[in-house]
Amino acid sequence: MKILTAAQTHQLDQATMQAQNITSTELMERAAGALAEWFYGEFHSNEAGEILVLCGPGNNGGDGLALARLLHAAGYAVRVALLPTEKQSADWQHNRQHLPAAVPVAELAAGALPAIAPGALVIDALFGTGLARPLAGLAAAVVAHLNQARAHVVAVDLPSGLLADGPQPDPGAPVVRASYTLGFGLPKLAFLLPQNADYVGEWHVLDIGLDQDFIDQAATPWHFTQLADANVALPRRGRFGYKNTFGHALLLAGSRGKMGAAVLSAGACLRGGVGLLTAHIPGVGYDVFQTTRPEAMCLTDAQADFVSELPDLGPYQAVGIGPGLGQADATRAVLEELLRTAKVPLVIDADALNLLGAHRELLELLPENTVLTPHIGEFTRLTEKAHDDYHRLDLLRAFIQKHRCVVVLKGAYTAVGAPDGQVYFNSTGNPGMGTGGSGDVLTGLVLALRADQRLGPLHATRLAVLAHGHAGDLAAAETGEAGLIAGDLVAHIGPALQALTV
Ligand SMILES: NC(=O)C1=CN([C@@H]2O[C@H](COP(=O)(O)OP(=O)(O)OC[C@H]3O[C@@H](n4cnc5c(N)ncnc54)[C@H](OP(=O)(O)O)[C@@H]3O)[C@@H](O)[C@H]2O)[C@@H](O)CC1
Ligand SMILES: Nc1ncnc2c1ncn2[C@@H]1O[C@H](COP(=O)(O)OP(=O)(O)O)[C@@H](O)[C@H]1O
Ligand SMILES: [K+]
Repeated sequence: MKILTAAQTHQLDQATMQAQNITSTELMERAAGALAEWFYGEFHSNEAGEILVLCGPGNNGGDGLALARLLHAAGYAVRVALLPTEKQSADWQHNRQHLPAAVPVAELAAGALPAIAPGALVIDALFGTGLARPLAGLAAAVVAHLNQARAHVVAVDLPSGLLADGPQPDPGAPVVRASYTLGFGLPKLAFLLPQNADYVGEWHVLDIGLDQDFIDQAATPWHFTQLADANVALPRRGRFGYKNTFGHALLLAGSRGKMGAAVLSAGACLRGGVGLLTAHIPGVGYDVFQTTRPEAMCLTDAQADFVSELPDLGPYQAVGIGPGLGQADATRAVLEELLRTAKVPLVIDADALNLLGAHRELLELLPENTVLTPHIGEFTRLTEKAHDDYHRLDLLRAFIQKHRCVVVLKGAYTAVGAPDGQVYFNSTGNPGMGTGGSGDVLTGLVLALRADQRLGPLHATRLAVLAHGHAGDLAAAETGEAGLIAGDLVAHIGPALQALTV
């Protein structure tokens, strides 16, 4: 699924009207109908109380007026408050005229803003994608008043005051803090960034039949990967496939006190469908590794406590390095030798990333299509401190294009960046995955899919990230988010991949 800018969204509306031969009023009616349907499912008219609909002067306000009419007709108690302005959009005027007289309408006025009880339901239809400048004056006062009220706010299209696709020009200007945001057709970049979480709340995208041809042709670097995405499915195994068909992976992981990382990562690699797995680990980990992962082969390093040797890479189709590795100087030398000699796909995580960050000259050695899996802290060590989430995305795109690699920037809505500069946000996963070892599991899973000769680098990585998050969602359904531990992710990789198999 693509993510478009506010400007492209306006073009998409126009293209939809043209392609389907409908008026903007009809499109707005569709939008309002979709909003109303969501309301019927979420809030029963007997329990919703009186709903206050705050309407701005443009089409966002037009949506609010149309929604007020539909909710009133469905038996909800509704009142409307209008932001006074000199001009209103044509569809706003149409929907103002068609609002039944039985719906109370007031004009917002400074010093006499409507009382909003704590817990009341308020629809924010002040501004959407047409926001042209930071909120000031009465509009800013209304938003500040709303934010103080501790109401349940449902934002239409965007929380008012928030830009769809870029940082706020005036960070001091108020933005509605919504409980829910209901967008149309496609997710917005703003929905996916941590800095906007308090404004956007829980978001949903409502289908209003926007023109697919326009979407297919629109140029954008931003994408959103969902479970149904055919581009990231796992191909079914051929009837005559055998272990060599699915690749032999090598995992360099573990150090004294961090052997669990190697065990978790190896477990994920095995559950990820690798044909054969060999782990190269420090001597201290031999017993625990062989006992907990009997399916994997095990090479032990000459050093007891950390990895200091690179084994012969001859037998392997992919190599992963990093989980629990430590940052000994001898380990840095192993990483450097790996980067200089490897002829197969590489997956680099955790301390191997920290070593790259501490020795930036090694970045020049990264083979094309190497997969790096940093969380934000590790990414900062590889690049620089971002001043906000949008800047971090700029840094991500610069990094992937410069180094021609795939970067998995981990977090909620993990961003997978490809060497051509395209970025794919992930839809699966939950905060229960914020638990030690979750990232080690992802490394093992990416490694398994990079060893699978049937998948290209981007396909393998996006699939691994999608399946990892889905495993987290399946696990959390059993354990709850707080109770989820990384081993539960390993246990659910099988069903997660099965759900993604075509
Ligand atoms: N087109 C369609 O058919 C569909 C569109 N849809 C809906 O349309 C929405 C976009 O509508 P839109 O383009 O009219 O923009 P909108 O967000 O209402 O704001 C524009 C108004 O606000 C004003 N204004 C801006 N900034 C301001 C500020 N800081 N402070 C004060 N005023 C400010 C601006 O005035 P101006 O800048 O001209 O002075 C103008 O009057 C979209 O989010 C979705 O909800 C859906 O129905 C699907 C079908
Ligand atoms: N709120 C969240 N929503 C979705 N996924 C999350 C969330 N928090 C963490 N994760 C996922 O959990 C993993 C955590 O990885 P990482 O920070 O490297 O953990 P560790 O170093 O403990 O293994 C990442 O894949 C990340 O995307
Ligand atoms: K809004």
